[in-house]
Amino acid sequence: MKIALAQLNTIVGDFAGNQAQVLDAYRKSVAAGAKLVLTPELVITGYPPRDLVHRSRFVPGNIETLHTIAAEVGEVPIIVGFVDINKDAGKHFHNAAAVLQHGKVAHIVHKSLLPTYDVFDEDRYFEPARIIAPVTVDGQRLGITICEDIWTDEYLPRPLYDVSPPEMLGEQGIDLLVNISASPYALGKPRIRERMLGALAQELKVPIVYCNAVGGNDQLVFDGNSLVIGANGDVLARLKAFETDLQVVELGKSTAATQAVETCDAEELYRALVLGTRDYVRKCGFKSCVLGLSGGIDSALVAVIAADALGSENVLGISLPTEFSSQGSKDDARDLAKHLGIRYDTVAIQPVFESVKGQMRDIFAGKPEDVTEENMQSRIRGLVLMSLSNKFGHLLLTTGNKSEMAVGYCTIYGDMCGGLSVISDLPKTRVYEVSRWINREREIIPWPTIEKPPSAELRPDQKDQDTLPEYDILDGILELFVEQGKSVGEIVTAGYNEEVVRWVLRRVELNEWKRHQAAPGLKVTSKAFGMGRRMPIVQKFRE
Ligand SMILES: Nc1ncnc2c1ncn2[C@@H]1O[C@H](COP(=O)(O)OP(=O)(O)OC[C@H]2O[C@@H]([n+]3cccc(C(=O)O)c3)[C@H](O)[C@@H]2O)[C@@H](O)[C@H]1O
Ligand SMILES: Nc1ncnc2c1ncn2[C@@H]1O[C@H](COP(=O)(O)OP(=O)(O)OP(=O)(O)O)[C@@H](O)[C@H]1O
Ligand SMILES: NC(=O)CC[C@H](N)C(=O)O
Repeated sequence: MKIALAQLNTIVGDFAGNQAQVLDAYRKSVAAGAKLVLTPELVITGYPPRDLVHRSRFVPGNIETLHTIAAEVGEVPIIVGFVDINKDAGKHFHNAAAVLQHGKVAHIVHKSLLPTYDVFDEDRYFEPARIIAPVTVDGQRLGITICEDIWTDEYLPRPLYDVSPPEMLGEQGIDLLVNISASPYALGKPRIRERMLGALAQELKVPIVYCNAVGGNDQLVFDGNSLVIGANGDVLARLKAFETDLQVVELGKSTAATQAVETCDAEELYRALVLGTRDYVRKCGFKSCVLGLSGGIDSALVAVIAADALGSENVLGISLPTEFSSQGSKDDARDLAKHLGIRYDTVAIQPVFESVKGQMRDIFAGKPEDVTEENMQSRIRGLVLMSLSNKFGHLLLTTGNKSEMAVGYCTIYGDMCGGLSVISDLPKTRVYEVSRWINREREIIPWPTIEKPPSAELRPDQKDQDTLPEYDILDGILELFVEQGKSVGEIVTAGYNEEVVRWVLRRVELNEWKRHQAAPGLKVTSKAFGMGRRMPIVQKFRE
């Protein structure tokens, strides 16, 4: 049996655009001889639609779109994700999959397991399936599942179910397990999915066809990597990572296992960030972006990602030096722009800085210069960069990394200005790793940018490590605390100094308010700040 997997990049709420993508993929699949076509979870609405489902015309509009697509479907069935209305007690909607065939909706299946943790909030909107049963399509018994339905407890911290949806379907007898997904990227997740689906196919002794979404939607980046798994657990086909793709795969005994393309962490992270940046900027209706180039590593990495995502002609890098900017940093910023072929300009902000300090001299009388004046420089940069955004319609990219966002080593309304926080889920040690990977064949990021000690250059001889622990220590503690949810005691037992651990955790807690005001950032780890980590700002819990 030939099955088509349409790994599509939808836009949330763009029913007409999403419908066009589905129908285009359907026609190509039929022309290629497919006997069944799969599309991702909630392909009609885009994922996640969030509170849009409560807009009165949203769910009816998605159902009208479903019927418009169905009218175009002939003999070859297609499985399409949509939001169904729940006519019984409970939440108003179901996260659903429809089998469309012969111009009609032939079957509807509802999602059973509704992820409500981290970035997922499905229990807020959807009622779980009441019936879990195979559907017969062209004589084949299909077990149709939706994303979370196939996730097993080995990979998820949630209570054990006696029998999982795939097991329930398996017990009733199926020829094929189908899963339509919108599974967002985190480092290492593509490999986790492969292992999980391989084990599930072996357990159920049926092939699995897994069709994932691709593309960025706000904080989330869907990585694609759709899979066809044989009943023996072998991977029979892999769709592209971080790109739209359409493959027609023959499910049969003769199909050989395929080898995974080896990618290192740095490459995987880089590709996720490029896709997330491109989709955020373009789906918001922008063509170009602007960012401040300090000669430091964070802005350098963001500039490389932006140039790759949008084309170098659509990136404007601005040097904004003050008296504290070293010649080396200014040279590095200029060299980076030259290597990337992006547009580059300089706005000297020293006169503005002096003017503001001059105007405030009387009010500040008797007060020594301190962090106030450091932040003033950062805020003047924010003013200039947002002015360029306003005048030319460039989206401002902000450049803070996860380590500094965690401990608040950044200026609110200063370097935190911007529409998208490109690397806010990338710890500083990963910023170095990805930057070195970028330079693997030739110097793109000037080597001094990578090799010099990090500095905000907001006062004479300032270094990040005057204020912060060494980055490998800071990032080690942050990973245990933020990503793995460990306690002070557990982090100390893992080998970190208690005083440093307490300082870091306190800074993370104290800076919750700052992150609440930060631009949305692209999630690339298992736990990012933002929609998937909801902490109170005002709180007195102390370990
Ligand atoms: N709970 C709360 N809710 C609302 N507001 C709260 C607050 N707690 C403090 N605040 C406010 O926050 C203000 C302090 O925050 P903010 O003005 O940001 O300043 P602050 O966090 O004190 O200082 C920023 C630090 O980041 C460093 N920096 C700046 C720029 C770039 C980089 C870099 O390396 O990338 C580093 C800079 O050298 C300095 O050490 C206070 O004046 C207070 O008004
Ligand atoms: N001299 C400058 N010219 C242009 N932009 C600057 C300058 N200094 C800082 N910025 C902007 O503010 C951001 C924060 O910079 P800062 O140097 O204070 O810290 P950082 O986190 O070490 O970043 P980077 O590694 O890019 O220097 C920079 O990434 C850059 O976008
Ligand atoms: N859309 C979903 O159900 C996603 C949940 C799932 N565990 C994933 O991340 O792949």
